[in-house]
Amino acid sequence: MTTILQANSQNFVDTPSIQRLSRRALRYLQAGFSVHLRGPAGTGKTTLAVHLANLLARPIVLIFGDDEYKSSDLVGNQRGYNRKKVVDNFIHTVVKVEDEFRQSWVDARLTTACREGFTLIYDEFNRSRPEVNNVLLSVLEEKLLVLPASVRQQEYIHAHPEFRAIFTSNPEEYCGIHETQDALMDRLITIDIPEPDELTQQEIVVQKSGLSRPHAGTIVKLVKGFRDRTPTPENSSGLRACLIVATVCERNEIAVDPAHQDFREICTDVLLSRSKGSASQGRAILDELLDEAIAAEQLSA
Ligand SMILES: Nc1ncnc2c1ncn2[C@@H]1O[C@H](COP(=O)(O)OP(=O)(O)OP(=O)(O)O)[C@@H](O)[C@H]1O
Repeated sequence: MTTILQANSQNFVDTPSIQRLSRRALRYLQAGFSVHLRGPAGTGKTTLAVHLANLLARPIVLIFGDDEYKSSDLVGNQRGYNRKKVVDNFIHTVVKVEDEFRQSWVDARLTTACREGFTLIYDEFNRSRPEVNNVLLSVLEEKLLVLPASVRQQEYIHAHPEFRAIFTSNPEEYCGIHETQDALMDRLITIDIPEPDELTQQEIVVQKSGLSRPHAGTIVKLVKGFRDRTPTPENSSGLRACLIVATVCERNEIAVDPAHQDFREICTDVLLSRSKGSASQGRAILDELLDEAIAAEQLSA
């Protein structure tokens, strides 16, 4: 059974830079094309994909790319049995039993979305093997989904005119990621999603953690400063680190105060493991940043 989602955009943070990205993507989707949101981890690709799907005002079907997937996980499969048993006892001394087993076809999520005109979000599609995703080529170009030969009822289905697909992916250097096939990329409009700007990160932190805007701003600046001064992995964003620090402080009622020991410890625990440099170097840089933040606060007081 396919779970159909209905998105709720209430908690979506829509700053000018996100609005610009949404407008770009929506333009292509409304013209009938599928879009591909590509970028480092934690830049908000999945959240934006759900928001776009919500703007299309169609039910959403979500697939997460998986190395173990087979085409049948996207399209569907013969499953289970329809069992029909007829017991004919018309002449009481004779019992005639007819037993028939029949497998029945069960649509998987891609087929459901094509048939019903839903919006398919294929999150991290390049975690699935390229040959598994080949079934998408005719769907995106000819709007035809080819079903396996074993399905007698239909060989293919025409994609519903409102069917759209939104893909997300992490860069290819990521572990567990397959190279994207040119044929598929050629059918998609790829939009690179950069690390959200400071204002966007601050607003997301406020929205998701419940912290005040100035406190969210302090955390975002600190994380950005740390990432700028230490060797951090290129293919990641600082947004998740900001959200973790903010949520931990808010839930434990710890003041977002660079002079406060608990706050300094949380920053150390969350940020040091995210740096590619040595722990001692990371610790020294973080202390420097926290002390700079204290000095700036004293100056503005
Ligand atoms: N516009 C937004 N409004 C509210 N929350 C957001 C927004 N963008 C991102 N977030 C939050 O930031 C976090 C990271 O976002 P998301 O999971 O969408 O990133 P991603 O790029 O898909 O990451 P990954 O590549 O690791 O899957 C999530 O907690 C998400 O709720």
